[in-house]
Amino acid sequence: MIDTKAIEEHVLGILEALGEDVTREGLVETPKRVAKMYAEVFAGIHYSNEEVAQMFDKTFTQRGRDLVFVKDIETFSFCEHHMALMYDMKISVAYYPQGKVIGLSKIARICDLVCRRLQIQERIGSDIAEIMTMITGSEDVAVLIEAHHSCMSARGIKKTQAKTYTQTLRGVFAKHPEQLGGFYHG
Ligand SMILES: Nc1nc2c(ncn2[C@@H]2O[C@H](COP(=O)(O)OP(=O)(O)OP(=O)(O)O)[C@@H](O)[C@H]2O)c(=O)[nH]1
Ligand SMILES: [Zn+2]
Repeated sequence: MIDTKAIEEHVLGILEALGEDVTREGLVETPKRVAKMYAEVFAGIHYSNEEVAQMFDKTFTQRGRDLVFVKDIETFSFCEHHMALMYDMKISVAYYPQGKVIGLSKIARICDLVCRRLQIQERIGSDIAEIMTMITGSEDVAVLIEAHHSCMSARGIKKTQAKTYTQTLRGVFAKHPEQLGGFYHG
């Protein structure tokens, strides 16, 4: 589990190092608030992909292999390089079932939990694809992500309009991304 006490102490240290008056009203409870926020936004750090797959393993028998595509699951994450927000993030997940389908809300739950880690956008895609394969048994999985990175917009190079698109294409989608039809960014 997250070490709340240690986070509070370190945040207090950062505020002091910033030259802040840590006794002023608005800051007195800030270390506690940040520790509570981190427990929420980093809740996925302590679960492996296998554990996430076990957590959301709710499937239904379904004959046929018709494409399933869940588009625009809105979420956010934090980049591991700057601990900065990835925002306006939309994740789309597609797969060809192999005799069973996963409950649709579980796909969104998987996306959210994977994003509750210190991440890079590319690995968010590969983690989700791996978990989808573990649960559905299907190798034919695609994860498309678009996001703004605050480490690119609010600091450094300051490109406020730049949006990053990543496509994790597995199985048939690697060979035939056109199977994603109008959803394909490329
Ligand atoms: N590939 C990838 N890179 C990312 C992601 N999030 C942040 N980065 C990049 O990680 C890199 C870290 O580079 P460094 O040179 O070590 O850090 P920096 O000096 O703060 O770099 P600048 O952002 O260029 O100022 C930066 O180029 C970020 O844009 C991500 O999701 N995927
Ligand atoms: Zn960053």
